[in-house]
Amino acid sequence: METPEAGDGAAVPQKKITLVSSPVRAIIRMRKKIRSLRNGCLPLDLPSRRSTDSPKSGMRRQVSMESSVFKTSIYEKPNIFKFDSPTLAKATLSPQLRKSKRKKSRPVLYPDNHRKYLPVEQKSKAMRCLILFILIVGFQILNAIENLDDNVQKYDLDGLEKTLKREVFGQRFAIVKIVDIFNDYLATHYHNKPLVISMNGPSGVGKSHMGRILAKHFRSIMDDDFILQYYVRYKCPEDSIVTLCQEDLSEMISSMISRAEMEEKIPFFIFDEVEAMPPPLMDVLKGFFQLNQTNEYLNAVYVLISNLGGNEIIEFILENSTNRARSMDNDLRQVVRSALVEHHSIWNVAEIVPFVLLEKKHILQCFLDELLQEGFYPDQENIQNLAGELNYYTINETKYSTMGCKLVVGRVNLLHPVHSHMDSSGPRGS
Ligand SMILES: Nc1ncnc2c1ncn2[C@@H]1O[C@H](COP(=O)(O)OP(=O)(O)OP(=O)(O)O)[C@@H](O)[C@H]1O
Repeated sequence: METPEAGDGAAVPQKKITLVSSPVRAIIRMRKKIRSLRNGCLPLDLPSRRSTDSPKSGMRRQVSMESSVFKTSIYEKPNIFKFDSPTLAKATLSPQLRKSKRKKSRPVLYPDNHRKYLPVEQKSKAMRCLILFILIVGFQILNAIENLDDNVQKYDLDGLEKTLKREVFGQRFAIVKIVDIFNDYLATHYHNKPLVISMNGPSGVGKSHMGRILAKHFRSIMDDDFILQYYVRYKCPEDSIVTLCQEDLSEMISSMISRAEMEEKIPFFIFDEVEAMPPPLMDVLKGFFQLNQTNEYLNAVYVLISNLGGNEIIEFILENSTNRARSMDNDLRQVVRSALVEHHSIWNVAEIVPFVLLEKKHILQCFLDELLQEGFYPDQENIQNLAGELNYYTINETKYSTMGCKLVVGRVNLLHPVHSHMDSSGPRGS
């Protein structure tokens, strides 16, 4: 039999129960009366409770009673049948409990003309616009980064770095610094200042050597027209008229910058032997390094090579030979800058790249390289002998060459048969 709880709140099942149970109820009522008459007990009537109860709860109580009567009559056979007389507390509490129970399980009834599910959330148009805007901005950022990469890629700075690491010995910090500077500057064609790099160091440590590699590299990428190598002692010797040198230099730089601007290129000016540059010529350069110029003058790279500051570098390295911390590089740069600024204010705007003393192991590399270039057999003993003939500063068993690799070319040249004949005591090549 279906209990009222099962269909609680639903109208249809209630109706069914009422129809099915009315004859049964009549039978049960009759049987109850007969029994009570037989036993002499009257069923407890609670008119007051019935009147307060809702018809539904009354019906439910009756059905439960009927089922218990059925059970009792079929399975148990009590001698005396008695209804439980409900206590007052039970009588007052039970309807409340039932009500709360019913409340919990009561389903929500929607009117027929309404949907029985939550309305689908409408996506706001503003949100869509915001997402679109974010996508556009993100795309533009990616595009800009890609453009920067494209700019740098055309200068093949990775290739340049590899070449420098292969051909310039013992100058790791200088190589990394120079490539970093180029990477930053060459990423875009529009600048707010020209790039000025100053390569300083003692004699024979590879400054001019690096300058030549840079010139060769950028010539291979750009037109020869946009690379100027200016050797001060050659272009403006001591006995020349400085004003003419000034005009000449100014004209060379200006015309190259104008041509480069038309082709959207960045011109490179490499000045070697700057220590020999007369101050009026330096003033001309200083004029080009200014920030308050038209745009094309801001798109240019100047490399100044000199042995100015070389003595300060030697001193610094010999004093700090055991300290190889990266911070030493910054300290050394500061030392060199203060020495250079005393010489001319042109170095105030320059990126300083110090070249350090070469150790004996680098001198051995220079000899090996030079012997191979000149077609000699690279005999290790011979190389050791050649390197042993040079002078070194010795600090804590580390030997620093006093003249770098400057004398290497000359020594290897002596190995050629012509020289061997002339000087039979010198080292012999194969
Ligand atoms: N670090 C180095 N690695 C490879 N070769 C080097 C290095 N330093 C010097 N050399 C060799 O020695 C020669 C002379 O060096 P370089 O002209 O570069 O010296 P420098 O530092 O410019 O000295 P200076 O200030 O006296 O001109 C170079 O042609 C090169 O063959």
